[in-house]
Amino acid sequence: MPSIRAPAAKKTTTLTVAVKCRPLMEKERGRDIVRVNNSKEVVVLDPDLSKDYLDRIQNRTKEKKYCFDHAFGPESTNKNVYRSMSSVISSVVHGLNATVFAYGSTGSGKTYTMVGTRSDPGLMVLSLNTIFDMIKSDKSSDEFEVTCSYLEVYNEVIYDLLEKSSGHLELREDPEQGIVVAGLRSIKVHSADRILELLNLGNSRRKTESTEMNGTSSRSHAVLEIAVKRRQKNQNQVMRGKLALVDLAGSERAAETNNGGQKLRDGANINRSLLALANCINALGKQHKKGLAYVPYRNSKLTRILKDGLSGNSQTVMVATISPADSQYHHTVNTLKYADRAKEIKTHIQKNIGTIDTHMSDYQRMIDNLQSEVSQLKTQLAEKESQLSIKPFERGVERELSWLDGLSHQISENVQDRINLQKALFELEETNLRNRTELQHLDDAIAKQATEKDVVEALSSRRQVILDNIRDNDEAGVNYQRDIEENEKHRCELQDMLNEAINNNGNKTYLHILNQYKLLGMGNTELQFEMAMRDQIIYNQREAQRNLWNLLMGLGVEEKQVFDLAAKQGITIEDWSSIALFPGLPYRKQTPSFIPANIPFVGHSYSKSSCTFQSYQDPSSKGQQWAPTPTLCREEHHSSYYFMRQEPPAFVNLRKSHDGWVGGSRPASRIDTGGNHRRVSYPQTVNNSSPRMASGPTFYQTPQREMLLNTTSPYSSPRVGLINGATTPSVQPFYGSPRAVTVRNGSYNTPLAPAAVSTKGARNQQRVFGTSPLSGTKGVKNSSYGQNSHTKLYRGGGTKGHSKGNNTQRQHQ
Ligand SMILES: Nc1ncnc2c1ncn2[C@@H]1O[C@H](COP(=O)(O)OP(=O)(O)OP(=O)(O)O)[C@@H](O)[C@H]1O
Repeated sequence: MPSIRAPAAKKTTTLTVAVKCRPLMEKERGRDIVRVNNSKEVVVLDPDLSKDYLDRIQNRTKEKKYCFDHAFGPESTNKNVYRSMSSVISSVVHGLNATVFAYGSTGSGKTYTMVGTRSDPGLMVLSLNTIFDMIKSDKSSDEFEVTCSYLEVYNEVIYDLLEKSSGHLELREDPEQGIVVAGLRSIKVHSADRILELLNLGNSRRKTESTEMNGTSSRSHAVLEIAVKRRQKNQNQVMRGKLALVDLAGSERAAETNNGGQKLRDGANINRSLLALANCINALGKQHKKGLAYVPYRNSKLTRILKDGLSGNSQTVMVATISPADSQYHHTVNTLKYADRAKEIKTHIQKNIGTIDTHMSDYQRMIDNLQSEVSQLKTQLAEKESQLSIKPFERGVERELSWLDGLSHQISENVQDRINLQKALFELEETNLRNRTELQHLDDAIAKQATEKDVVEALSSRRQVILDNIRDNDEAGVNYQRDIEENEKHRCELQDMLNEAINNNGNKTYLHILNQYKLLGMGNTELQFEMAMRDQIIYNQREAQRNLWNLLMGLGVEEKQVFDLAAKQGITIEDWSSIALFPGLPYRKQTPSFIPANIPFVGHSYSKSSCTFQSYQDPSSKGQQWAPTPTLCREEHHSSYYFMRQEPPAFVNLRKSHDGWVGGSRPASRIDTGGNHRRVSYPQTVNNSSPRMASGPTFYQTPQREMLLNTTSPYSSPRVGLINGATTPSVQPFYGSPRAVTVRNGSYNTPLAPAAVSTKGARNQQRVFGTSPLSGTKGVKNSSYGQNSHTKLYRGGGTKGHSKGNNTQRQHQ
């Protein structure tokens, strides 16, 4: 694939919002309450005729007035609407991305606007004609390639509208391309007519229903994507433009549509995803005022698909469709309210230009060929399968298999949902982290400018905005936590069903389940890979921080000076000694050459992510040496790691009390940093052995490699253990949290025992490969911690620790 390089300039632009009011239909028999003035202004009259002039001037009517980039009345054709956005469409041929989506309540005319009729072709058709006309009339020697895909999101499941019997498709995040739909068919086309053929084919497969509000109501959101690749031979360049044309399903009120059963459920799903879209529009709309408001893209597939169009690299047009009928007043005002907010949304456009690398383009050709071969083989396989007659005695098994297919689909959805929720939580934490940093700077600035009243006022109002943001985000975080708990509960139920199926059935079924595990494991491993990447970034930043420390110390700066100065500037300096040793973050150097002596053993940064550290005494080392041989685990819902050990260990449980560190058994009295030692004093409850942190994990030197190794395992499950340099992937079929990868690396070769970690207890699970690290714990004093208790050393949040579930966990306050 040609490598896309970022062009020099990015242009920030706002969403273009056009409103289109459809004609009043005969059957509506109502009053027309919408007026469009000057092609920009939309007035919605109060549907209550009894309100008089006095009411109006005293502002007692429900009349509303809005102004948009473009407004079209009932007499306007789709061509009129199209003209207002044709320049956006034509830019696709020059390597820019564009998105056009129609938004409005059911029956307001979205499909009419996007698809249209023979006599009044819609925006999809008109856009295609423009693109092909431009290609045809292009005088340069550039080569063009146009591909097209068409998908629908129905009940939160993505289907390929260009495939006869499309399976469920999943969304993937590609570092270069953003959100992509894995397995979506993309067809090369040479004329607008061919795309129209495909469009009609896709539309015939789209889910529609007749409802009280609309004879052919679309029950799904449809996205037609046209990709234009332009090879500029002279300049050895390739430009890639992309146009997404979206026809959303319409929001509806159950009472109005009179729907029941499946239609009612569809309606609820449609409303949910539209609400998610509305929430994104809200958040994005107020971002110019509120700075870093969190945008909940992950709440639905629709918003994830539209993410680029709403905030990324895309010129975007929203066509808000409304009905003029008085009965639709609330829907109309609601649509216009969101359209009004959408005017504030900013996107950042840039040309997608890449250089033609012959090597790469050869690979791309090969991939294309292979892909088309795979799709041919798939079709042949499907044909063969349908030709095979099913023997009567196999019918029962087939039924069972189809039940299991349903179950595995639910499992896959459950996993995907959890991944999304956890990612969303990450993003939320990150956003609030930045908000808190800004707050800190603002407080500092306010303190400095105390005498400048105007400045203080401005800063204070900004401060309030940030505080609001933090509160909103915290609330959203709580909701995500709740959703994750729900999801975990569902996971447990599915797990029970699956266990039962495994117990009751023969080989075939079992194999089938294993196959599903394989798929799930792949998805999970992918997520862990992403997380490892993220931690690698954190690691790099921390290493830079450490280098800076060394530099400062090398220059003879007193560390106290640095801390004092930082405190004055309102900068929180993370205790990097803890970075090096504990939070499980990667560290390549085992020998930091400097540890500020007065920094507490466990520092806390402003990150909310938590970290658990479990240390133990190696039985084979006869108490001489502490060899952590850490197992790196993720704790549920946090981007942190903790070290765990599978052997029955002598655990050290550390916690910070007011007067220092106390230990469950024997806390480290000396931490070996390989170089300078730092003494940490503990109360006398501690016995006299000197556990010593030896070398740390080397795993994170190459997190990518380790994770990739996981993916090669045929049943790469969430609980893959890699022993000693990741040469022996051990695998257990286990359906668990994506966060559960554990990697052993170090001096222990003890074979891993089967997992004995309960899968119950959503918030509390720390899935480890092997026996529970605390089972058979030796030498634990103060064992009120009990089974599964361990010390949590919070890297962040200060006193704002997260209390996590029922299992006893000691938290550093
Ligand atoms: N500009 C227009 N001119 C004439 N008829 C229109 C126009 N816009 C919409 N209609 C008619 O209104 C009805 C509803 O339109 P449409 O199906 O496009 O609504 P929708 O918003 O897509 O609804 P849903 O969300 O339920 O799919 C259709 O009968 C359509 O022909």
